[in-house]
Amino acid sequence: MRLIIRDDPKAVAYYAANYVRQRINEFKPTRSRPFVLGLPTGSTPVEVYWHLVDYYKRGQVSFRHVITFSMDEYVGLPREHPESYCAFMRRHLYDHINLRSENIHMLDGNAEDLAAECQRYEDKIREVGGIELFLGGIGPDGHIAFNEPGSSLESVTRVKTLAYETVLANARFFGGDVNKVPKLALTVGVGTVRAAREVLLIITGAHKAVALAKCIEEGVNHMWTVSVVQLHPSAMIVCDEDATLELHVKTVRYFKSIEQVQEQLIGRQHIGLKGSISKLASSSDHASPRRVSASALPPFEAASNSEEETEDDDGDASQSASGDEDTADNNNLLADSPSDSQAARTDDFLAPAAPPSRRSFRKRALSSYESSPNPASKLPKLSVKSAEPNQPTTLPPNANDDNDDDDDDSRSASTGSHSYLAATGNHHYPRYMLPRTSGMSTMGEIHALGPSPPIRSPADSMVNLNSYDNSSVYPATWHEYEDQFNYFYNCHFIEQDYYDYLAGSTRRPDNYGEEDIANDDDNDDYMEEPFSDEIPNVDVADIDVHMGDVSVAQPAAETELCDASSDSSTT
Ligand SMILES: N[C@@H]1[C@@H](O)[C@H](O)[C@@H](COP(=O)(O)O)O[C@@H]1O
Repeated sequence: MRLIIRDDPKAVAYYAANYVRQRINEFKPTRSRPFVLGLPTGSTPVEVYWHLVDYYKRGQVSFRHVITFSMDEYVGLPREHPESYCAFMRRHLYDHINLRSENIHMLDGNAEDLAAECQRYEDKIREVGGIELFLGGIGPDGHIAFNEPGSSLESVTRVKTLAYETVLANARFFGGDVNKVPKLALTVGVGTVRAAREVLLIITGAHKAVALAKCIEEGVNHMWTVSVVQLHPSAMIVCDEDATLELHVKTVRYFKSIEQVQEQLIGRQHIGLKGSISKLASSSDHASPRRVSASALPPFEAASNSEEETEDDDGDASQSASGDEDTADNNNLLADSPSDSQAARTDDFLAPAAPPSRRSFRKRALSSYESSPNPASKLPKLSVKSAEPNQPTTLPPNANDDNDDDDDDSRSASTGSHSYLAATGNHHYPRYMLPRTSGMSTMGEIHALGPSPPIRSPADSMVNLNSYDNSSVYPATWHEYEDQFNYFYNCHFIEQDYYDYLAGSTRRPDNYGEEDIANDDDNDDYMEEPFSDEIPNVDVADIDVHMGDVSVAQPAAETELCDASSDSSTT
């Protein structure tokens, strides 16, 4: 399985759309040998479709010999209803490209005989030779198409009863009213997806982080039907940073390193579109001077350069894409760079974006938080106390001990009239997303909060226990779930800044980072970033890429010019 991690949903959509375009072009479909494409609905693929429409309008791809199969459809919802998947697909894709109407296949959720309709669909897929590429999304419960938890991993197209979580998630398309969401759907089966020759999944957002972790780091399980891709010989997941929040740090680093190591060892000209490797790079591959882009830097160390390098990347990237004869696309359809700045890097999967530094990631999270229409202050269920700077605050020893098991529910450290959430037993949220006052525990006592904090009030990340009602934090609606999730998520980042801020006003133990933090699994993140605002200055010429036994020094010529980009693969 390949896992491609990109900064945000925009970059994910761009990567996926580009991939689909190039697969179609590489396939060179004809009437007698059409390209058969499975397609999802949901909000995640919308931008992918916009790109595909754009490519079509620019003459960069043709759907004339493409056959499509939509994944699913609600039962009983009129086709013309704006939220029917039929209307969705027409609105976002089918009405804007040159697909022949006879090549468009959608399930009929109003068929008289639903079972017969499902059988017809399976027969049709078989008749056209099977699905070449199945593009898919997932629900927060890890369902693929509408294959809810518990679906057979061998299932084929059939009627499914939707899980409550799915109904809740999809209520956003029905004015937030769960009662308006159909409770039954027709869906291709897990087995139908598996039978496709290739599966490409797009997964974005922190609310899908658990599902992604289940899919990648745990076993194949019918409760997380997306995990079946582990059994697929040609599966790729493209996700954003938010979706990786529940993955182990080492998992994320490994998959990111694949792209970089392959770039160094193999070179993109030897990597096929689907990740196949023809041979290793030879010295002649580096004959012409190449500029090293930020993507060649090891994860997290690009911090100091990332901002300055973006401009260079943009400038040169399109040049290199258009000048590269070895790209998978022989039809000269790659050259145009898209209009927005993210996409302007050039074809993303040929020139992957630099992994973001934690610092820039945090900065982005903070700024998106600040501009969010649902800032924490508007949350109905949790009250946030304002700061009382300069007030000495002493927490009892271990009150915030992050090494604790969380089962010791909601121990609080009382400070005057305030009880701050010191540890919590609220398992509804991943522990590291809860407001962390834990930065203090490693230092024992906190002597002063100091003057006004840099970003926002330190106590913004502390929840007042006086009004903390455990029962009320369970979200009643999907929107509320998202609000709360974002709130906790952002607190995590806010607290990191507070962490930095504290460093200036408290004494750091000499052994800081060696004992307390090093023993705390959950603190991997912080071990990497000790109390320092200094960003390491990385000299690209000195970078070695290390992976297992492999250690490859950057060839000298590489430091001068050129993009570094490749697809990554692992099976
Ligand atoms: N049946 C669809 C799925 O095919 C889709 O993957 C999922 C995710 O939707 P979104 O992309 O909006 O999160 O929504 C629905 O449940």
